[in-house]
Amino acid sequence: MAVQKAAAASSSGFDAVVEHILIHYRWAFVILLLPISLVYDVLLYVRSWVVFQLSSAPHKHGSKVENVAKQVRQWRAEGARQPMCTARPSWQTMSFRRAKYKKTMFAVNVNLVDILDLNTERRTVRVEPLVTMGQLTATLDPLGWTLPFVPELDDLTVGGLVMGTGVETSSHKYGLFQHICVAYELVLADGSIVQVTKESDPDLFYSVPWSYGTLGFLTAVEIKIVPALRFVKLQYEPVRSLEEADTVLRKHLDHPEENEFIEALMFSKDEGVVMTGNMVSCADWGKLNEIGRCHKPWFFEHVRSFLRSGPGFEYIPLRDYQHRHTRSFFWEMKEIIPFGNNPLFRYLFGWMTPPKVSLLKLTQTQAVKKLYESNHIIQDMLVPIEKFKESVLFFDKEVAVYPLWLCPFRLPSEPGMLRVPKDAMYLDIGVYGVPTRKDFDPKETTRRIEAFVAKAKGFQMLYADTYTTRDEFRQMFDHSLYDKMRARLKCEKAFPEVYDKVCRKARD
Ligand SMILES: Cc1cc2nc3c(=O)[nH]c(=O)nc-3n(C[C@H](O)[C@H](O)[C@H](O)COP(=O)(O)OP(=O)(O)OC[C@H]3O[C@@H](n4cnc5c(N)ncnc54)[C@H](O)[C@@H]3O)c2cc1C
Ligand SMILES: NC(=O)C1=CN([C@@H]2O[C@H](COP(=O)(O)OP(=O)(O)OC[C@H]3O[C@@H](n4cnc5c(N)ncnc54)[C@H](OP(=O)(O)O)[C@@H]3O)[C@@H](O)[C@H]2O)C=CC1
Ligand SMILES: CC(C)=CCC[C@@H](C)[C@H]1CC[C@@]2(C)C3=C(CC[C@]12C)[C@@]1(C)CC[C@H](O)C(C)(C)[C@@H]1CC3
Repeated sequence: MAVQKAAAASSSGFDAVVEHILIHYRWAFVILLLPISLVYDVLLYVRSWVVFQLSSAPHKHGSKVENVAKQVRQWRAEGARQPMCTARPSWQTMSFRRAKYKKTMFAVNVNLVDILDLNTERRTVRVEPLVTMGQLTATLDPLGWTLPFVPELDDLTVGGLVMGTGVETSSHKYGLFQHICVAYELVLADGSIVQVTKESDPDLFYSVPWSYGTLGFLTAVEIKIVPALRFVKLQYEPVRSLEEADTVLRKHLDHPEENEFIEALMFSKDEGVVMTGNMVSCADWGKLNEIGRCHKPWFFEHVRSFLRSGPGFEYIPLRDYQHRHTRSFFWEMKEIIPFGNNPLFRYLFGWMTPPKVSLLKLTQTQAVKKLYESNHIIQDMLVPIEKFKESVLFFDKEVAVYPLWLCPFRLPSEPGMLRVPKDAMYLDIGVYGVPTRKDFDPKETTRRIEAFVAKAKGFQMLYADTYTTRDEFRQMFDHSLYDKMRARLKCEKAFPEVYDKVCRKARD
């Protein structure tokens, strides 16, 4: 609030009024966007349907990849003047900031949107990089298959999740998104097309994840699949102290095979709900909760209700579970449509929600951007599980934003950016919202959090802002294999370094 007032005071007259309207009545614009979003979704759906009916996707893949290679060769022929990046505009992506480099670099169109092949014998699905999570679950789940885990926002793309990273509530068993990928197809800086597996070229295979498109263009990915059952039986265990949260989480993590899904939300530093679940094929109808239905309460609010009602369990349709945080963008929607969880709104307009993130980004005004910059934090920090309590207390001292998202994941000791000496259990702590500590300063606070995470031998997810310096960044992420690959693949002129794509200065 204080920052909103300060922001308003700094502008004069008319600007201040417009700013006030845009900040306080953004919901009115967002509601206007809802039908537009719906039309956009329908068009995408019809396009996918036509492609599927014609069965033309796998057939055309080769020529589409050749077209990417042709653009790279053209870049070389023109003298390789600026580095290259994908032509996907920033407003279409899921990261919060807009990349400045998109305006200056040589843009390569990687327009690959199709699911290519489902191989149930090998238990893999081969997809192009712009395939989204929503598209994959819509295709696989009805066929009785699914990804080992599904990063929950519909519009996340396979390319972004491989080149960045992905984590979800089965990650304590399967690791990060890179760990469920078995093969990559890439177009390299010399215009060649390569198929890479752990066996064929381990150096390249392990350096692709977290490389943010700075080693080559991804054109296909083969991902593991697992059999899907119809429902998830989810247990909710309220905890009344940090100590108890730690004990309950560890109890479950000591037997990782017992639960397919483990997730926790902390609603304050002393109160939270731990959720554990497994896929099942039958549900007790009296206990079925179709949380994906548009009139249902936002998932995090539903979870909060178990603090009042005590432990419980229910059955949730698999796809509803996989996309449980989509409708409320975790809890970010309450900042966008404050009354979005009101039953009246849900029954009247819920069927049009959520608005498309890409449309929200496209129509985001300077005033809203300024507000998010000065009075909002969006960070995911990956810390060793042993640092759980210490980290929650640290975040509480610095920002006190709740709910906090807690998602444990297994981090195998493998070459690459996230090199750890031995296999370890980590925890993703997601902090999304308005800081309630008075001395919050976006840069200084984030820098303190980054230093804390680095000291804890943790990692920062890079879709949000990083304020680390180049040296700090290189200390957090092991660049030895990456540097070797950049030299081998002659990337120096072709692509910037990861740091130059993700650092705060590279983004508007
Ligand atoms: C066998 C098969 C093969 C196919 N092959 C291809 C192919 O090769 N290439 C291709 O492009 N298409 C293919 N399709 C078509 C493709 O599955 C769909 O057209 C496309 O996935 C539509 O996805 P959607 O998520 O937008 O649609 P919908 O399922 O209609 O969903 C609409 C929106 O609501 C979200 N949503 C749905 N349910 C929930 C829920 N419970 N909770 C939260 N959000 C939810 C969705 O994620 C999506 O954003 C194939 C389909 C089948 C059956
Ligand atoms: N549950 C989870 O795990 C969640 C994860 N996220 C994060 O969101 C991001 C994904 O968002 P999304 O919109 O899908 O991806 P983006 O378009 O934001 O892409 C992320 C990076 O990957 C690069 N990239 C993407 N596709 C290709 C390709 N085909 N070839 C080469 N480079 C490519 C992009 O390069 P370029 O800049 O050149 O376009 C960019 O640097 C990830 O960073 C992920 O960590 C967000 C929410 C939830
Ligand atoms: C690893 C995990 C689970 C990450 C979850 C991250 C989400 C909370 C992020 C991803 C995309 C994200 C940054 C986004 C936003 C909020 C936080 C999101 C949903 C919003 C909707 C906030 C409002 C903004 O005006 C704008 C619309 C630009 C963004 C879009 C992306």
